[in-house]
Amino acid sequence: MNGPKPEDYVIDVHDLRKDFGTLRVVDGLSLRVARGEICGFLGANGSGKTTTIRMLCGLLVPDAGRGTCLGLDIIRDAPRIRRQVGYMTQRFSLYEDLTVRENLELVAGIYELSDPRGAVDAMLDRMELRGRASQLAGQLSGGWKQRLALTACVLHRPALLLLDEPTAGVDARARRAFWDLIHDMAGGGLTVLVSTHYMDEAERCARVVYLAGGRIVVQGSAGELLARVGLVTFEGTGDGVEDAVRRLREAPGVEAATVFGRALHVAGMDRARLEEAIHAQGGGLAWQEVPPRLEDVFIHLLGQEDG
Ligand SMILES: Nc1ncnc2c1ncn2[C@@H]1O[C@H](COP(=O)(O)OP(=O)(O)OP(=O)(O)O)[C@@H](O)[C@H]1O
Repeated sequence: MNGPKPEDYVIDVHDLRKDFGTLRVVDGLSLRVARGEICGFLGANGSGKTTTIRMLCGLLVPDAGRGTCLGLDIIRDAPRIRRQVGYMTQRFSLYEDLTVRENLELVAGIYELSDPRGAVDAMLDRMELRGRASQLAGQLSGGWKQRLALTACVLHRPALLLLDEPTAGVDARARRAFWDLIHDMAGGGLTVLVSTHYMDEAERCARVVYLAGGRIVVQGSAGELLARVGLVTFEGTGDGVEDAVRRLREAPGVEAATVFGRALHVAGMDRARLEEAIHAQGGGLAWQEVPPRLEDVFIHLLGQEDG
């Protein structure tokens, strides 16, 4: 099978750079996202995710670099891009004192949709919001607010969705429902770039791009990242997990020691030193090697930035 052709890339940008004063926030970032792909954008706080997303949707002008979004030039055609993408910011930006329907009709008006009422009706059904159409937005729970915000940004049927931590602070069930919707829409050809700090969400992306210091340091599917980083992980179970985690955190060769429920995960790059550390700390835990979790990999990558 042939790979995507250049015209199949909904996002195709090269060497993007952005400085704020003396701070280089995005530093030579190149990214291609194919039509219908769900691409996860990960990285520590301040690694440049929001800034990149804002350059992609025509809200910020890069200091250097070039590229296209939806086939439009990110610098020259920024106003057209702004009208054609769906962009959901970290903050709820709708009117709390308007109803769900009023908010959506307002957005439909801004996009000058030819049949605003029809578009809102169709989307209320599609997003299962009809039952809440007359409720004030400010009275919705966090999960429903996110759903309303997502509805508002897909009302004009964009071909590209840029979502900046869309589910921050939302419970697991609402997040799952939100992601089911995203997958549904991607199945219909919508392309999605979504920043997140949640590992379960990263696992639902076809590809994960990990940023540090405004650069992409690693990218691939969750499985590829696990293989590429080459982390070794052991799991200890039994009594004394809390004591063991304290001892192991300080031990040489241990990059991360994390308790997951009643099990202790210890991860590192050097198998021999890791085994030595586990052996040296004694205790009554039963140890076995386990496949690393994506979370282990990201903790490892975050640790590298600190070091
Ligand atoms: N308008 C601005 N003026 C000055 N500095 C800014 C501006 N916008 C962002 N920054 C700085 O740029 C850096 C990158 O910010 P950005 O919001 O892109 O990161 P992020 O990866 O989205 O972080 P988070 O995960 O916390 O949302 C931060 O240090 C931030 O303080």
